[in-house]
Amino acid sequence: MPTRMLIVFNPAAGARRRRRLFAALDLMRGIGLRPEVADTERRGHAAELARNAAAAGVPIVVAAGGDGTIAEVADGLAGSDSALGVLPLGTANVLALELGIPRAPAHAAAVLAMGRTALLHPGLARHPDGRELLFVQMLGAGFDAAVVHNLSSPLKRAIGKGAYVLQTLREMPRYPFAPIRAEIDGRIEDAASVIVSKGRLYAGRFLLAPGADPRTEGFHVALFRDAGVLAAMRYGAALPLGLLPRMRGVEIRCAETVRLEGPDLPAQADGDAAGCLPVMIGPAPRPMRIVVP
Ligand SMILES: Nc1ncnc2c1ncn2[C@@H]1O[C@H](COP(=O)(O)OP(=O)(O)OP(=O)(O)O)[C@@H](O)[C@H]1O
Repeated sequence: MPTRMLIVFNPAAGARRRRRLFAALDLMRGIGLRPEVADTERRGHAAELARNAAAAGVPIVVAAGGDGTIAEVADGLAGSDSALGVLPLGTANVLALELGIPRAPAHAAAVLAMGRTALLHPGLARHPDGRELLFVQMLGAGFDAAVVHNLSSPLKRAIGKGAYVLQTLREMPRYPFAPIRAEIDGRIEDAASVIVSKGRLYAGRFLLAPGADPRTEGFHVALFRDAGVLAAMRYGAALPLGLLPRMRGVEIRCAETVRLEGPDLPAQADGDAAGCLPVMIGPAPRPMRIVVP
């Protein structure tokens, strides 16, 4: 059983999250673990806390939050020997669903206490100005990124996943649906929206890329060929039914590297705004270890 552990907790979503954190801590303390807890104070702080913990040799650093917090902690741990742990307290928790990490705090804590790890292969997005962004689940460009860019945090706190549905309906009439040029391992493709995915799932437990697995190298690239409000509505309706990967107008390609270009179009990574296109996507320099059931 590991002895040292830091839990990086994102308190931004309020009191309910902290209660869930306490439930996990109760279980850990009950079996003799004494994890330290550090609250994040701002966006980007989780990466700093994780980087310092890795430099101090803490063997497991836990992201207690959603996919955005996980991506930040993973970024802070990149290149170190510290393993990433996950306490799923977010809105969608896609990576936890992907890897079978339980949502119930006591169960997730038991997984962390066992300390079994697997290899995780994050992606790395590079902007032309040299900015780099690590992601663990997906990078989207186009319509879904516009939804993420314009989503209000208070609305997300108030109604959770419903905020994405509402924002999707708001974006439909105003999003320009300008074409995206995707260079997938050197081959050019055009699409209205693109999701470069490490995992099978999207927006919760919905199937996007059946063959993908964040524990393996490479990406699955979902190309949404059709532009416009009607197409966006068809894609939106197919997603919860699990029909998206097989639907007309959706194609999925395997890739090692992807370059996305488009006229000032937004990008999102692991559910948080990630600037605008162009962006170059490839593997992170080193895989990392993640605690799994
Ligand atoms: N103290 C803070 N105040 C404001 N924002 C923060 C703070 N700490 C972290 N954040 C930001 O909040 C963002 C979203 O948080 P997180 O991913 O944990 O939850 P979520 O978005 O509800 O979950 P999911 O990604 O699963 O939908 C993170 O990307 C992070 O940058």
